[in-house]
Amino acid sequence: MIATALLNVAGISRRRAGRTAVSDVSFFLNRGEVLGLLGVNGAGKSTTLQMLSGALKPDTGSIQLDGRDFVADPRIARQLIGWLPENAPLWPELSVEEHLQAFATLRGASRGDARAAARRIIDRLQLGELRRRLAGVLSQGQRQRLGLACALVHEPALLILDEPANALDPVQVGELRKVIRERAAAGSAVILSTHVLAEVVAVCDRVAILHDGRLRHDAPLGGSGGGKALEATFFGIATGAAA
Ligand SMILES: Nc1ncnc2c1ncn2[C@@H]1O[C@H](COP(=O)(O)OP(=O)(O)OP(=O)(O)O)[C@@H](O)[C@H]1O
Repeated sequence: MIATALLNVAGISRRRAGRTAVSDVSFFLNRGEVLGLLGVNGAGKSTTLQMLSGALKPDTGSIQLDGRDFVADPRIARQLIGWLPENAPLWPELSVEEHLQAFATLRGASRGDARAAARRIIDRLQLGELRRRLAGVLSQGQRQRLGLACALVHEPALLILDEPANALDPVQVGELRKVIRERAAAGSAVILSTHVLAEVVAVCDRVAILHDGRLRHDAPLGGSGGGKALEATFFGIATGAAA
């Protein structure tokens, strides 16, 4: 275990519907680091992210965030974590701006600070034109951008993104990459779950691969040898060739 890491995950496991979804997963994440999380469908990525975001409790194992026991005190998640889940749940009758103010308030900001935080993230993610639009009438990609803004509004120490490029156009994918690198440069740690290997190569420092709920690979991207080598590692694990 690295004492200075922002996130220390030690042996977390979780069963779902009577089957093991995640088994004995351990890793750490430093401030300023972007970790790509890969795995085939059903590998356990979302279950892992749900445990790291505080939405789901591990059956066993521990999670320490900024030196604090996150499983025993899930309020830590509210302050320190920004989470974009798959299909971010939004309130159809609230506007983009109202969403962002509500999320900032939920994270502990005063009314004035929440308004300022909402304005900042609207500017940064170029959501100005959509500011007063209700979430219920947004396009899929616009909903995804709002979900990302909600995860970022309180400038979290740990940003967890589950398939963030879903439904985004190529311009917005480029913007997303910039925002991820900006957060890392500002000292946040980022976990990015994706099916797109090119996304990992473009923005991540490290890559972890889950298979059958187990962590089968965790290495710096440079050490993984870039795109071609990452592809070989991924397919080796996914097809059982690397067992
Ligand atoms: N709500 C749930 N209830 C019961 N089982 C679940 C639930 N969610 C996931 N599972 C099971 O847990 C295992 C891991 O699923 P998980 O969604 O974590 O995988 P994933 O790697 O995110 O997959 P995908 O790439 O398809 O999103 C699978 O066997 C899945 O069927």
